[in-house]
Amino acid sequence: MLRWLTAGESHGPALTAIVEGLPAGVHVTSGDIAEELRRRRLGHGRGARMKFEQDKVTIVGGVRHGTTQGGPVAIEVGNTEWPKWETVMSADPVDAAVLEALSRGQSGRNAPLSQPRPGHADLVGIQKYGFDDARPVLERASARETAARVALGTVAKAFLKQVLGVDVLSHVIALGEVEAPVDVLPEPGDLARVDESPVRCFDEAASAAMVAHVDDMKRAGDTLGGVVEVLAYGLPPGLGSHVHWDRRLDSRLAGALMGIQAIKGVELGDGFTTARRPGSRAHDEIDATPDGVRRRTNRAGGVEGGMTTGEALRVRAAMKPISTVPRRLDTIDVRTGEPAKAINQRSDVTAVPAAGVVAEAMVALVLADAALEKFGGDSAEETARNVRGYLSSLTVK
Ligand SMILES: Cc1cc2nc3c(=O)[nH]c(=O)nc-3n(C[C@H](O)[C@H](O)[C@H](O)COP(=O)(O)O)c2cc1C
Ligand SMILES: C=C(O[C@@H]1CC(C(=O)O)=C[C@@H](OP(=O)(O)O)[C@H]1O)C(=O)O
Repeated sequence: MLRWLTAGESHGPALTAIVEGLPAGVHVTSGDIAEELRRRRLGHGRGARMKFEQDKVTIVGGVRHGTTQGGPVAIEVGNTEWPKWETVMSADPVDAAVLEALSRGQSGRNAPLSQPRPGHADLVGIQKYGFDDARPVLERASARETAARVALGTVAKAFLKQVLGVDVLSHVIALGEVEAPVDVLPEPGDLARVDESPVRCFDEAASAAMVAHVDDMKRAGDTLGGVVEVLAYGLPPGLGSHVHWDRRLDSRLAGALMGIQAIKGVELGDGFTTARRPGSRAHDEIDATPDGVRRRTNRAGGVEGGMTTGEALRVRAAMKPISTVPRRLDTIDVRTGEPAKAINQRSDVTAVPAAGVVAEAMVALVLADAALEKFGGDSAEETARNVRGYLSSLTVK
């Protein structure tokens, strides 16, 4: 079983991430994690913060000389903006007069945020936790935290690749109203090409149209959401289970993807489209081929009965538009109850390309967990041996 946790605030000193349950012998370095974090920062439409802030990765436990040791892997992602926030976000008490000065000062960094943004966690967080300022809510609600998930996902991806030969990638299939054709899906060797697109879209024409759409929205002071698709190639049949709701792989994938900030919908394979088709065009007919049993199509997205089928996994996540809308939506001031305009200091126009990289990480963690549940193993070699034994003893190949 794999367990993972993250801690840390958007403007705190660092994010901390821990994953427990991986076997010894998985190769991973801080350089690998830094590269995945770099991919997460890409994307046309990201705001100013992505340019001046850097992710500083330190592996602080569980890895020695580039190889996991079997203990929890702990990763710190340092926030290079911390010196500016050291007083406002200090863990230790700070003199009230100093904080007061920072509320009024030129930066206004400690000014109370009392005009909650529609669509963000601000208002309900203020209500639920009894605050009168959105700062303590937005610091943890912020998707800055997804850097920690991507760090963990790097380790899960390394395990999946090295032990099962599984590749996990993603691409953007809709950005606002621009949709990309999905008849040709990127394969593992195409990931660099996807990442070269400013919006991480595999189709060149759609990519250009998406860039233009983002630029239009930026000019209009508006924001955009979209849809990403995560693909995993090389999975064995039988990860997950049909026997109980919380062991179903589709249920676990949906939960993990919905757990990403701003994700509002998840579908496996053709999902909602399948619901509108007759059964004769909804399912994947089965053939015996020289390469073994194959589905003729992959409408199901590689999961049937809550288990991987052995076909490519295809899972989509829909992201709502960024809620810090520069046009400033109507809200109230929670201190006075009077109508107000929502806070807007800066924000992304869209973060759909980055959300794809985060979604890869979440899918990789779920798949690694399901693989360890099925195959066990204290060393990567033991897990690999168990995978080989299972595949060679399949009753139907
Ligand atoms: C990678 C990424 C970047 C985001 N950037 C911003 C941003 O700059 N401004 C903003 O208001 N929301 C941003 N969001 C979305 C908020 O985190 C999200 O809307 C908020 O947590 C409320 O969403 P929820 O209702 O799903 O929790 C981003 C989300 C992701 C995944
Ligand atoms: C910092 C990151 O994303 C942030 C996520 C975010 C939000 O509200 O979710 C709001 C923005 O932060 P700020 O309001 O401080 O500019 C983004 O920059 C990151 O992804 O590393």
